[in-house]
Amino acid sequence: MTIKNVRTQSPLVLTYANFVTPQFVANVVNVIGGSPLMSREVSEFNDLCQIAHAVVINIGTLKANELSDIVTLSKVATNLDKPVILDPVAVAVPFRSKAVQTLMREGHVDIIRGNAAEIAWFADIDFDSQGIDATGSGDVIAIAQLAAEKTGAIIALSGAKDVISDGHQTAVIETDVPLLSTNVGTGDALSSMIGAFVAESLTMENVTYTMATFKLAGLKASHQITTPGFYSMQLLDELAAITSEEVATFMTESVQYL
Ligand SMILES: Nc1ncnc2c1ncn2[C@@H]1O[C@H](COP(=O)(O)OP(=O)(O)O)[C@@H](O)[C@H]1O
Ligand SMILES: Cc1ncsc1CCOP(=O)(O)O
Ligand SMILES: [Mg+2]
Repeated sequence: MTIKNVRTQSPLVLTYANFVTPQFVANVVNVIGGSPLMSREVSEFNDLCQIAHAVVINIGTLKANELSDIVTLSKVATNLDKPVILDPVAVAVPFRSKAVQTLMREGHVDIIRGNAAEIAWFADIDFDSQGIDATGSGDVIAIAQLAAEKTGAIIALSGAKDVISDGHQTAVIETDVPLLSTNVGTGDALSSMIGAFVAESLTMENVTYTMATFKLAGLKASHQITTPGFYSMQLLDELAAITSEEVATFMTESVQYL
């Protein structure tokens, strides 16, 4: 849905957050017009999924004894027809790989948003990474398409080139804003922001729209601020101020459909 609709409907995005970035993630969902809520308590997942419009699972600081909780969360959400977005932080690290394999096998995920290295893991393609960061290079379009085919999920690959693919259709946004990668948590925030935009309908178009909106806000912020600290604040302000018309124009100029 468009920003206008997000602002009128204020969808509730339930995030199983990591303990590093939840404040920034909540603020991004909030300024864009959604309603953020974080929980890691399995006994309230049923109640929370009833009122949530989308559920985001971030494995950034997952512990072994929480794995069954995220599987449960994905199943409860899916049974209630709420879209589930996975942020597979540093998924190539073995504990995380096994956790995500279990989640995909025993639970359900509709959308996967990650950087190129994280998405390459789902495609079974080697891509250099250092922890949370993608450090290598590769054919990100082929990686996103293959990851979508292998997982059946909509893939949102982020980076200098964003690629969104459901395995049939692919959209590319190539707008370089290096400052966007200077803050820890921008990826996490983007994953939860996707939740707000797919609340009404789980489509590749809505995922593409979110990626374009975030990129445009990042681009506008980079015209105002050139240092990382204040940049993250400016990004929040740009997200709060961005209009449907601006996003529509940016999408016409910058989104390429393959
Ligand atoms: N070099 C870059 N140029 C433009 N945008 C970027 C760049 N690196 C990251 N981004 C943007 O930053 C946001 C977070 O993506 P990314 O840094 O890939 O995620 P993560 O923080 O999970 O690694 C996305 O909107 C992505 O498009
Ligand atoms: C540093 C760190 N460690 C575990 S999760 C996390 C944050 C990852 O945030 P992002 O992937 O959005 O940069
Ligand atoms: Mg990340």
